[in-house]
Amino acid sequence: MTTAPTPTPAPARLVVRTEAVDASTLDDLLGHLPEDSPVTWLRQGEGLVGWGIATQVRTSGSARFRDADKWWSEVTAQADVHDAVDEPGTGLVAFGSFAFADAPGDSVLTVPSVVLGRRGAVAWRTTVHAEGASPSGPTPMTPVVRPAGVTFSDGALDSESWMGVVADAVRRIQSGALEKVVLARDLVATADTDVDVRAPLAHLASHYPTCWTFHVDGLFGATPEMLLRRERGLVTSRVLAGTIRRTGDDERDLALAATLARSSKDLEEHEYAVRSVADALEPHCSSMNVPEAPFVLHLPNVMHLATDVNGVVHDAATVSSLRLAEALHPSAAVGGTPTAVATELITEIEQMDRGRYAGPVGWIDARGDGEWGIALRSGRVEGNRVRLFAGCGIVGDSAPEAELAESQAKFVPVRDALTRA
Ligand SMILES: C=C(O[C@H]1C=CC=C(C(=O)O)[C@@H]1O)C(=O)O
Repeated sequence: MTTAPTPTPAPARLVVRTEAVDASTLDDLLGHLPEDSPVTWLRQGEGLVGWGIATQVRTSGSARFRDADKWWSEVTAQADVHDAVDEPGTGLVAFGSFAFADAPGDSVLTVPSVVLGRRGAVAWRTTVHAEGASPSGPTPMTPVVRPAGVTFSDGALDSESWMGVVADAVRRIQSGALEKVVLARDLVATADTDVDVRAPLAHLASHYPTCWTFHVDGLFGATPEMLLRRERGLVTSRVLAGTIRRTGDDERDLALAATLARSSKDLEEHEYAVRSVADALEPHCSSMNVPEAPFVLHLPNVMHLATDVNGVVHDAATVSSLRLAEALHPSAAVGGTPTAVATELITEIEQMDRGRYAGPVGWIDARGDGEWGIALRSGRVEGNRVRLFAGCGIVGDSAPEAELAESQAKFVPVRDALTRA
């Protein structure tokens, strides 16, 4: 079933002003974030935070990327932009979060009223308002409230049932129906009062500095996987697939990293993911570099096989980073191989609405450049409830118990962010 796309409203003409600010005043970008519709995209203290809504579009169905991209072209074409900094992320930017599947689920692209950004020694503040309206005044800062009384319960399936689904997938892979499928599960966290997302964001940004800490319209997390970054004609994608849990003992973890780098199950899973990204980028690139062997990416909770694919794009003038994200989505790291068979199987057996989990999340500027991560290891805030998501790549020799343990390790970042200071 596909849902009819929501008609996109005619965008208002926006007045946009970016001014340089002293970078030392923006050491802690999150510390400046009020509670009013916050958005974030942060890594190692740099990136963007924003708040308020200058304009926004919601799209759905199979045309969700195309409709949002068309809307963005209209918004940028009409805008009156005064940009005194002229760096990626300055001037007019929108933050987006897109549904994993054509249906169900909605997607969003939002232009905040205020954006603060930092990139090395350069920092800026952008304000956006509709022509004819006056710029909004300072937004009051309220103290960040940590979630209290958080309890966790099963989401769509309990552990036993989910392992049954994994076993089913393994049988189908062994019968030759497909090569790999990524199966996800959810947990539900319930707090005493509405969750102030700034608290888990601060935890994620400080504990997972090499990941991208994101929040757009209720979906937040720290993702290690960059679907694509496009900047000044160059595109990069960080592909992850193949995972091992960390033990906390550095010597043992190093030995485990070596095991991961030699594991034929994980190398096979990784190869599918790299191939799917390289195949999708190829038509857009005049040259590409796809390393032959992955490296091991160390995160506090898990280690992954990782490959950085780079390319020179030849169609940046006509194809935006959002349309590139559409071309790459869903990669084998969140869908499977072959893509169509795997996504059908997910719909058939996963028994969970992924919503915007595992979809592209990030930002786009007026040139169409931007950064789009994959919304992994994330949570969706709805009042005092948060749905946590994590998924695992299943291949022919995957063991359900091991996949369950892997999914539990992948819940750790958001789980801790909700329960620890
Ligand atoms: C689907 C997720 O992870 C993917 C990304 C990296 C490694 C993966 C794996 O080894 O299974 C998954 O394909 C998730 O974290 O929710």
